[in-house]
Amino acid sequence: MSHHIVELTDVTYTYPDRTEALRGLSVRITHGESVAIVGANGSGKTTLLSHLIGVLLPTSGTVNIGGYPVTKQTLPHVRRAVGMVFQNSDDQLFMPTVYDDVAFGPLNLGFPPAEVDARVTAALNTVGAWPLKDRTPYRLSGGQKRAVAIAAVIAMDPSILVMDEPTAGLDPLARRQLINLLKTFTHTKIIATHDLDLVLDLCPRTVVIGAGTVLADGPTLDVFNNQDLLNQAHLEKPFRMQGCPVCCPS
Ligand SMILES: Nc1ncnc2c1ncn2[C@@H]1O[C@H](COP(=O)(O)OP(=O)(O)OP(=O)(O)O)[C@@H](O)[C@H]1O
Repeated sequence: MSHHIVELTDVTYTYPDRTEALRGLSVRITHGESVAIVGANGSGKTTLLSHLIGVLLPTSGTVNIGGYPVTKQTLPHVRRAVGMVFQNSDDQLFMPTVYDDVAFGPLNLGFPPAEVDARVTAALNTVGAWPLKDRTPYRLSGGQKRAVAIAAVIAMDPSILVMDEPTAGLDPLARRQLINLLKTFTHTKIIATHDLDLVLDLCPRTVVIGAGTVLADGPTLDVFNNQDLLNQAHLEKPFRMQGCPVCCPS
């Protein structure tokens, strides 16, 4: 059996309108890795993430999570193993209170009330959102919503955390707090983002995708030092690697 917790092999996905979003894409991820998925708008990042939670099934090729192929039959297993934090937290939070939102997943998994309560308390404390437990999610700030969405996911104790643009719309302080929080998580992390400074902080490995295929897959620093590759993928070197225009002009 493969030791990879996530294995996409030659995955092709064509939307019903015939847009070919993924074209023969293969990626293997080992337990505990933090991997960034980067690429231009429309390169296929969200389509790829949707395959990891079984929202989309490949047109051809295979997706394996924890050794199981993702199919309609294995979806309950896949949804326990993979926690997805969506780009827009409003897509994820829909209950009257923060507490109820975080309890929703564990209740659905069938845990007894005491276990649900313990999970909600632990998850909200982990993200620093316990004081918000009685608030209405849709009235929270963007940073607070993102923290609650993450709590809702970790309350289900997934082994894999998948995130789509986790820092989008956050102010610098909220962004820094989120990065510091994610650094403490030992889950396997797969993060699709345009925030390459976040990638430098969190992901030793980066997969670059373009037009639905893997353009590069390797150590993050190697990827970010390859200017031709960055140009090809419409990416800009992270701010911290650009050098100071005053003392290091090109
Ligand atoms: N529901 C859909 N129906 C048809 N085509 C779609 C659909 N969703 C996405 N696409 C197309 O699939 C391709 C990949 O889109 P995807 O959203 O996966 O890219 P992305 O890398 O996540 O982009 P972004 O960085 O802008 O979020 C694009 O050509 C897009 O227009």
